[in-house]
Amino acid sequence: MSSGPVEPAVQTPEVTTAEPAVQVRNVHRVFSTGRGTVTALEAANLTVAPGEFVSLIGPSGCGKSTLLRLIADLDEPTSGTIHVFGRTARQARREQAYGIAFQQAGLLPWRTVRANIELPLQLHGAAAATRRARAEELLDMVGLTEFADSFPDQLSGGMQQRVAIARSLAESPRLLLMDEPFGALDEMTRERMQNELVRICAETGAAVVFVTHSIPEAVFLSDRVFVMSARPGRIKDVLQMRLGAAGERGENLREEAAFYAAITAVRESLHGSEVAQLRGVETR
Ligand SMILES: Nc1ncnc2c1ncn2[C@@H]1O[C@H](COP(=O)(O)OP(=O)(O)OP(=O)(O)O)[C@@H](O)[C@H]1O
Repeated sequence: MSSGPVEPAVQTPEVTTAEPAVQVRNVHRVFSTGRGTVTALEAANLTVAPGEFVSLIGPSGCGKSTLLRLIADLDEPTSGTIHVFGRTARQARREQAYGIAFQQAGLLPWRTVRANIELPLQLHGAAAATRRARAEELLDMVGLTEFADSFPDQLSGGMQQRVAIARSLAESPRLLLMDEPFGALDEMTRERMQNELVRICAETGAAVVFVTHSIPEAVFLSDRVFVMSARPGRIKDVLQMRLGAAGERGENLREEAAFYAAITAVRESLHGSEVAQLRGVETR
């Protein structure tokens, strides 16, 4: 594992033929409030390669959701540019270049599980048979085939979250934007969902930008972890996880020394000298 410096404000073009899944360049977001202004993001730079899994982690209010919302074109930067597969964030949203899953599953309670999963395809005019076939595939992928005709309130929180993930994958996006999708789940369900997400990513090759408060979650899922600092929100560190390809990352990883070492690295980056000092005290 290596901890790199914050990506420079102006990045040199990458030597790659594939367009980055996400490219955020020197993005600032300043909100005006009744009591003045809040700089939610300062000089954010982030490049996500196709198929790469990137987590954003940092203290409450450091701008994680703001950054995700900007990428999703649910908000606009005060300055700086954002591209998704080479398109502006606006074009990418129009072209539905990504799937979104946020903390609240956001399912429609009056539609069955199957109908919820089919919704994006229906909205874009896919034929009934095509929708049905895709929904079957996704239900199988998230292990909910036997609940296809249930309604969301008949499912547990974890199952609802799996439906939301299946829905976000309905149009086979090459990019998933996820804001604490497992935040409301109990620890066991959460770990199971993480295992499933890793498997799904390996199967579909989707790139992911994932917001979380959980260090082990970020470490388990990610190729790189972006550590943010509060006030004003900045990306202060980019940590490369080297814990194997998504397809090879299984339950056993959680017991491995490399996993704990990566957790410590992220902790130290998050807490800075405070933890380093504490560790110093402990060892003396
Ligand atoms: N619409 C808004 N108007 C004013 N201030 C806002 C708005 N949205 C976010 N902020 C402020 O911007 C900062 C970053 O908020 P954001 O929700 O991105 O943080 P976060 O890192 O996702 O926090 P959390 O981990 O608690 O979800 C906060 O200080 C927040 O109060």
